[in-house]
Amino acid sequence: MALLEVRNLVKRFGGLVATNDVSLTVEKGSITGVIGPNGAGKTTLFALISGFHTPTSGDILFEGRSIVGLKPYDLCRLGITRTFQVVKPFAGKSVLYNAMVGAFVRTNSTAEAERIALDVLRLTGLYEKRDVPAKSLTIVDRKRLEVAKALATRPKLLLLDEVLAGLTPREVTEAVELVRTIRAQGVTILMIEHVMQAVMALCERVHVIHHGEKIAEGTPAEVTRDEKVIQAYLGEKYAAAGSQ
Ligand SMILES: Nc1ncnc2c1ncn2[C@@H]1O[C@H](COP(=O)(O)OP(=O)(O)OP(=O)(O)O)[C@@H](O)[C@H]1O
Repeated sequence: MALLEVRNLVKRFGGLVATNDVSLTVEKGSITGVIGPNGAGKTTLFALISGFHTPTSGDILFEGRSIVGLKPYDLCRLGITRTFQVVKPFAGKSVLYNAMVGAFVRTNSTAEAERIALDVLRLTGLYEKRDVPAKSLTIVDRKRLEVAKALATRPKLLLLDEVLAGLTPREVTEAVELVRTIRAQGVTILMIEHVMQAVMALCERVHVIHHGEKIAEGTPAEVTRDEKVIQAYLGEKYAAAGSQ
């Protein structure tokens, strides 16, 4: 049984169909990618899986059970946690405090929350900065904190929404290693990503979304050879990269 199964998912906002009959599965222990042009509907798909939006129709199964209608907090407790593209920490609070907020999903004990938070700060390379206010972190450290907060909820399925955007090539390499380490700890990962080098390095399977629809699925090598994907997304990306 797949850890996550999305079946014929549709989400309309008024007349706009943001998600149009999308089906996909995510196997336990895998790293799965979601790619596609800006506005394709990737973040909406994450918002549906994580309970921030309710689907217009279709079903979402987690560990074989429908989760449609459950709220983000309940889904977090079940083991589904997402990061946000635009990171919004409690800016004046310390890095440790921010990470502890996630841990309180699992425990009422402050000492236990602190233990979990310190654990994830070590993993994400933020331990030395635990007492610094979140607002004084660099972009890459804010992204790390977003991942740390999510990990502190002890997810089974972690949804990463463009965590590599805005990072330098060296930071991307470090982040790729971090994603591998997280998976090695038994966390299944579904990631929206535009940095194709990271998608190629990390993902076993990739789903390609365009105008709300899934237009292709396969290994990174397969989808990057797919004519529909090149036309809808990669052509535009490579053309942009070539013109820089
Ligand atoms: N709450 C909303 N109300 C109305 N329209 C929305 C809402 N959320 C998203 N949309 C629309 O749905 C479409 C898909 O948006 P979405 O943010 O999911 O795309 P995306 O693939 O994540 O894009 P990006 O890569 O730029 O983040 C867009 O046309 C967007 O304007």
